[in-house]
Amino acid sequence: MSRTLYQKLVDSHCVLRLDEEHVLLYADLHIMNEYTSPQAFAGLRERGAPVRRPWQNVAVVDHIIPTHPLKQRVILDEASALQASNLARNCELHGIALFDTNDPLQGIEHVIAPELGMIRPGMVVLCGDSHTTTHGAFGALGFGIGTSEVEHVLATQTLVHRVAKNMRIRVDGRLSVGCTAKDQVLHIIASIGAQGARGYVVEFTGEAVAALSVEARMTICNMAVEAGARSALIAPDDKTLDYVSTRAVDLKRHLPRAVELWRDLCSDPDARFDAEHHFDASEVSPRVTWGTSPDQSIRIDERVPDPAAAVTPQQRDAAIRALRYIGLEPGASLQGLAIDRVFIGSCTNARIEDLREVAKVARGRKVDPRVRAMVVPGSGAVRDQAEAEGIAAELIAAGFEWRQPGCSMCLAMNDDVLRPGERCASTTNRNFEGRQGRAGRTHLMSPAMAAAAAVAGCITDVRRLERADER
Ligand SMILES: CC(C)[C@H](C(=O)O)[C@@H](O)C(=O)O
Ligand code: SF4
Repeated sequence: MSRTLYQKLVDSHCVLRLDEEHVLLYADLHIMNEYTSPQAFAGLRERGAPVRRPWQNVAVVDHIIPTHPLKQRVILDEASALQASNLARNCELHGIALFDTNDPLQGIEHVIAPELGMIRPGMVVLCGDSHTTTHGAFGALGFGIGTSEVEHVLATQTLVHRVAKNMRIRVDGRLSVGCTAKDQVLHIIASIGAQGARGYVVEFTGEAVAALSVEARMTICNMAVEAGARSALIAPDDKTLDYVSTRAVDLKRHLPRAVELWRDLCSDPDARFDAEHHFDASEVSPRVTWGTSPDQSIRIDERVPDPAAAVTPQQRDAAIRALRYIGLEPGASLQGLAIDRVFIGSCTNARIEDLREVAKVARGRKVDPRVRAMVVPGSGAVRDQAEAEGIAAELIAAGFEWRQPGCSMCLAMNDDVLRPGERCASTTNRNFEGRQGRAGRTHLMSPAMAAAAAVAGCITDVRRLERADER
């Protein structure tokens, strides 16, 4: 029978079919952070259970870590310091590899796992964090799990998985100049809605997806969860195999055989999907969110929608509330809207290609003096590479703060927070009330658009700057 890529991955990892809807799924890799693992380890300790396969687990401190530029980082907040020291103690106790606070390779979990070659096509990857969908960019099935599931995975290296439905999102055509994977995914989420992929594993296909770099594909899969998707997938191709082969150095002599197997990882041509959507990349423009949900975005040349035009009363009320919070009127233009802060970071957009885009815009320009702009690389390796390429120096010369890696103001669990009322151009993935600080106002956009906002002092169309460059 024809199968989708998702079904193939479930089949190849199914330890036991539990009932009509559930399978016990084997996990090739389990990633942990300091935030969602403490209770799981405590539960294990209470039961006197060991970690089943410590070598298939890895941990990193990322959510609560300070990002100030000092080389040695000390976590001052007591509760956060305790989370980090607990993680270190638990990893030591159970023999689990840890990227601790001052490890040169520390970074955001979803950034370091792929860059260190831990993610390979065909894997099942679990992590107590919703953006584990990122790893779908490699044809690996990534699921965010809850703390009780983290405990179950530690004890058994398996997960009770409720089998999801299959959705295919096909994107043909070509992205135009100034438009990126971030704009593409914001466009898709705006169209299908923040719950549009709820209950589904989404496979992205089509020539526009094939044309994306592996890092850009990570941006797409990362944000699939913002449309409610359980997981996301992109079938591996030559680009994926190149990226993984150069990083998964431990595979050594098994690599040729692995590559052969990876090539077969795709949906059968006549596989059945429960839902399908089709997009044309040439219709994508730079996008910015106007509200407090990732599906509330518009093209930069559009006007903020009128809640009165909403389809359902719930949508209307949500739009009214969102506009009140964000401080905008229906019909307003986002272009020219003054901002206080710029945040370039997160597992969505803090890899080297993202920083290159930022540098391209910032080069020869200055951050507007009214704006505080921070660049938080996704990992120590990204930071080092950006320094080696001269990007860091360019950004510093332009007036950006060049910081240490971590989640930072993506969710404001460290000192990097918006003050009440501050408006921020952000390359992150969530814009709900208070996400970047109490009463802070977040506008999600691409790295290039955020860089353009930094130099303009207001939300602007990056293509205008690019056109000015051409003159
Ligand atoms: C803290 C963590 C549980 C959370 C997630 O699951 O995604 C965070 O990473 C986020 O982005 O909101
Ligand atoms: S960078 Fe943001 S989205 Fe990614 S794991 Fe950290 S807090 Fe979550």
